[in-house]
Amino acid sequence: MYKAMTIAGSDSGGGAGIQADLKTFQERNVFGTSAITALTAQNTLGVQGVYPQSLECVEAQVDAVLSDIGTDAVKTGMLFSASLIRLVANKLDEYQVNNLVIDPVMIAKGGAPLLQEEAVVELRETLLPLGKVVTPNLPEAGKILDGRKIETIEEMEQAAKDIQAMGPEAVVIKGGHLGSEERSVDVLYDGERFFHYDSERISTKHTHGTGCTFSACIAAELAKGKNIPEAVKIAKYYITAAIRYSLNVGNGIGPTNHSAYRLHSLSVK
Ligand SMILES: Nc1ncnc2c1ncn2[C@@H]1O[C@H](COP(=O)(O)OP(=O)(O)O)[C@@H](O)[C@H]1O
Ligand SMILES: Cc1ncc(COP(=O)(O)O)c(N)n1
Repeated sequence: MYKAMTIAGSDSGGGAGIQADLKTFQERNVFGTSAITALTAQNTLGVQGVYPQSLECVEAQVDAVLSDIGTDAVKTGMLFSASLIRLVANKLDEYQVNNLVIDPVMIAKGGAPLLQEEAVVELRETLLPLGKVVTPNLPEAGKILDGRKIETIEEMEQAAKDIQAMGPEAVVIKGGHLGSEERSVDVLYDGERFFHYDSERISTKHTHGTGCTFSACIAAELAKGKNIPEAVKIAKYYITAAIRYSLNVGNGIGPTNHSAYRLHSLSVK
């Protein structure tokens, strides 16, 4: 059984964070483990509270999992503070994790901050160089690049190249926030080539947890031995199905449907 670990925040509403990651791991047939960096009181309407865990607590969870079960890949999500980023980077180094997917989570869809402003420098300098794949959305890529505006596919390509130069092996810039185009395009740069992953843009407000789900799927596929372009291709297919059949639960922005591709007999190659 291949294994994947998520180091991220808990979303009590079940659509994003650790909950989305573990559902994705299960659906992609890898054994999922977790270390929770912060609890959030959260639902489809927004984030009502953020409760970061102590460094000691997060370290104990990572040690418990990696000293016994081990893992074939790790994804990181909400890390909240510079000190948690430093701790996680040290642990990933200590256990020589090489299939690392970094989702540089910064702000929840409703606008609540999930990363402290001053931690962006730590993210850029300490964590990004360890990544196999980094998956920023447009605002996150802009923040990593000191406030740059990214509004076209060409600007996404340049941003991917510039973030890749900060040390990770590959970067996928996600295009979910790209204007009102008819397509939703993600751009991967692997240090040599660009790849475009194109899907129809689905008209729905229920997109809570899309980024978490996408990066967890990439981690699951890397854990199984897929290469980076293949893993991203599968993740794009998986998230598109999950958004197409997203769930109208709660009164706000509902979650994606992690079983969509299976329940609707779509196949992920
Ligand atoms: N309305 C949509 N229709 C189709 N795909 C979408 C839509 N919104 C987002 N996606 C896809 O979902 C994934 C996550 O993208 P994005 O929303 O940019 O990330 P985040 O959740 O981190 O803000 C990407 O693969 C993106 O192309
Ligand atoms: C605990 C936690 N982690 C991450 C997100 C981001 O969600 P999204 O994938 O929609 O950007 C979230 N809302 N809550």
